[in-house]
Amino acid sequence: MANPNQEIKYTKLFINNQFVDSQSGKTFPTLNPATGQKIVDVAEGDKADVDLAVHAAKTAFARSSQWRQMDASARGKLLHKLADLMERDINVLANLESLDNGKAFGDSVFDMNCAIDTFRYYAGWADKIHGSTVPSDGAVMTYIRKEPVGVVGQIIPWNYPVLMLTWKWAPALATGCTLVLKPAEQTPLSALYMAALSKEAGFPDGVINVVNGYGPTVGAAIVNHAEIRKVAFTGSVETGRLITEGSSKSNLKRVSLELGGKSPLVVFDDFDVDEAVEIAHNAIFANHGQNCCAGSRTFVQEGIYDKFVAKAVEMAKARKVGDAFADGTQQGPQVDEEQLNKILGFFESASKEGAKLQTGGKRHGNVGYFVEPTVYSDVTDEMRIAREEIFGPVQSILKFKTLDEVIERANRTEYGLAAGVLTNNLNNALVFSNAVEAGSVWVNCYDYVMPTTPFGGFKQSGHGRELGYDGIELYTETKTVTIKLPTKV
Ligand SMILES: NC(=O)C1=CN([C@@H]2O[C@H](COP(=O)(O)OP(=O)(O)OC[C@H]3O[C@@H](n4cnc5c(N)ncnc54)[C@H](O)[C@@H]3O)[C@@H](O)[C@H]2O)C=CC1
Ligand SMILES: O=C(O)C(=O)C[C@H](O)[C@H](O)CO
Repeated sequence: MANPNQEIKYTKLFINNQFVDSQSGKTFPTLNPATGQKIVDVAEGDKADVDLAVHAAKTAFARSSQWRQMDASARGKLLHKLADLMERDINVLANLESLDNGKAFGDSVFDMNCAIDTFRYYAGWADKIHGSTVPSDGAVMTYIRKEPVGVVGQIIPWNYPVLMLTWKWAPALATGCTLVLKPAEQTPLSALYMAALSKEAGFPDGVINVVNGYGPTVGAAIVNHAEIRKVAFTGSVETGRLITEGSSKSNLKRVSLELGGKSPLVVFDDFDVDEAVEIAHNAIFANHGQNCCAGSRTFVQEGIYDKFVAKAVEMAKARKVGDAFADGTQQGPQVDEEQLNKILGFFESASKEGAKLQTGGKRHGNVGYFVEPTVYSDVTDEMRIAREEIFGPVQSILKFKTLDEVIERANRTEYGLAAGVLTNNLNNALVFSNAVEAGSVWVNCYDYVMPTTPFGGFKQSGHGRELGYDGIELYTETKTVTIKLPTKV
């Protein structure tokens, strides 16, 4: 069960199925965001460690290796075994997650179950990645093969540490790739525990490697490595740009990006206000607002606007902020001081730009990185809190009149990750869903993210899609083989 004193077993780098110190011997502290105090020091990798990890992954990817000789069905069984071990140790994983990230223990358990489901989903794909044969002109036979890309680099953020690791590992392993993952420097602990579980599950040496460290060192080394054939990234647009640049300047490695958002959630006046307030509340406040597809622009039709705002404020005021391990906690701290200060900066600009502060708008307490659940009304499209990704527990409520108007305003952004619409009117639901520029659209719900369906963004919210069969495509190359025959048969 919930245990803030969870034993921490793994703090080194994980290379070739061994936990090792970094070449430099350097370490860095991972902090408890609830207190700002060090939890433990972990090994700090650098380019030299990435080189060792890539060498291990490349060796594991050699044609004669145990991994490459393994049946696809056996890869599927390994992924199921890893999911079994996660189920066995779910409380340990959740404790590590809540300790390092700050999210409520219940949310960590929820994330682990989502991760387990995702591993099992991709376990099913391992021996079902089919090619095809194509009727071709002339005396030839043609077949199409899907082959693993090879050694892949994976860079993940701190907001859903195990879930983002899973979105990266599961399709890469199902397709037969080998990988080097860099966890976020804020939250390395659960990734290292997952590394230990992968060894216990039976993944061969070098298939999975985890190198802790910072973006400009370990991250950049992965992005620029000549023997990494693909990099998958989740995080900020700014870093997404650097990764794309690094790929183009190194070896044109494939790049998939899952970046930020400023997702609209549109509430029409024909929808039950109480239900709308609850869906909109969870859309922004879940995970402390540290969610790429958070519903961070709440558009409410004018007829119910005042009633909606009043109820939204009530709900925000009732949100329980506090210790991630205490029963009933709904919101813990933001992940670090940098994110806390970023959010406080938005409070300043919101006040200057004339947004009406209904509740919150300040730090919660003076220890750790806690933020008051905050609601602004009378927000206009031009305000920073309506344009930029805050990544915090901050609801911005805007007013609209018509369907056409709200479609245009919802699309007035360089982001395009997700959108939601709450209405009982089929026309509103379908016209908005098909017109909004977003990779995921939820109707009368929000943030239903399942392993079976693709997830990713339009415009500057990313490149490519994770989850579903799209996830398999990210980690495979397509090969066409044409064979000359003696006669046409
Ligand atoms: N889409 C999402 O789910 C996320 C979005 N963000 C957004 O980004 C903002 C800034 O947060 P950060 O933690 O600074 O995000 P970030 O994008 O810098 O960090 C995410 C990951 O990228 C790595 N990274 C950083 N610089 C790198 C580089 N030059 N090369 C390779 N990897 C690099 C980091 O070490 C971390 O593992 C947040 O306030 C939020 O708006 C942050 C985390 C997740
Ligand atoms: O925030 C992210 O990085 C995401 O990928 C989205 C989350 O996984 C999803 O919203 C969880 O429900």
